Amino acid sequence: MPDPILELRGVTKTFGGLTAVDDVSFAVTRGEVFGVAGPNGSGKSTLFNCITGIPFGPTGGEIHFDGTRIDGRRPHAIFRAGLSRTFQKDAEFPDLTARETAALGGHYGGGLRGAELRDAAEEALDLVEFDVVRRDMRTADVSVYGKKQLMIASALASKPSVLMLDEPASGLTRPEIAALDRLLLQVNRTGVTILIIEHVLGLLLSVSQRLLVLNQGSVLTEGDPQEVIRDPRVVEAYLGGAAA
Ligand SMILES: Nc1ncnc2c1ncn2[C@@H]1O[C@H](COP(=O)(O)OP(=O)(O)OP(=O)(O)O)[C@@H](O)[C@H]1O
Repeated sequence: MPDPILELRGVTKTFGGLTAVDDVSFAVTRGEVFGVAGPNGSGKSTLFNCITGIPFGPTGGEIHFDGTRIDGRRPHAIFRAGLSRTFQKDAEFPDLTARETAALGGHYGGGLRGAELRDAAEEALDLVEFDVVRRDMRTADVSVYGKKQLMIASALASKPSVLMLDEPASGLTRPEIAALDRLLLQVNRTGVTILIIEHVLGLLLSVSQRLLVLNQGSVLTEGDPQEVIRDPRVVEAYLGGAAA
């Protein structure tokens, strides 16, 4: 029997007259990598925002995390419960060292302090294979791929059970995307459930065990990634018919 760690029931988000997320339901199984795809503006980031409450929760529906209803809870309470995320934008504190950036998530999301926080940050940096000799560098001086590693390390330093990644491959070269692919599977093998939004289809198909496609805020289809991506409705909506 699948063991859902995250379940959405009829989740909806409206902005005035616009329904950005429309009656979305799905369940993520503990331990899997669950991919979310869809054309620009289909509601992917809004869906992540609804789940984490940053900066807003849903206007309708229910979200259950590890057996507890979390919609309507404050963002830091959701973070502390074990649901951690990354954002599309870059590191917010360029003057912090790489170590300090990695520690941010452990502090805010994990409630860790002192030696425990330092250890959690170090462990997360090890897990994302961030070079030991670069850990005292300013975050601003770290490479694009290094900043991605730091963003993921920071999210992992809170020791989450679910890691949500919003387009982690944007701005990366092909070899870096291959490295990210390996890294995500490595993180997943430690027992962390992953939800990933990604426009780089090769990465999404490689890491995801299941794939959900959104179109105009609604679930178009969900299932085995290779089958989903061949669905003519997905080809039409996601690739604009170009691959048909
Ligand atoms: N804060 C907001 N206020 C008003 N409208 C919003 C807000 N956030 C998102 N939207 C609208 O909701 C819809 C879904 O946007 P969203 O960013 O979730 O799509 P997306 O699938 O993540 O797109 P992309 O792939 O380009 O990142 C869009 O029409 C967008 O303009």
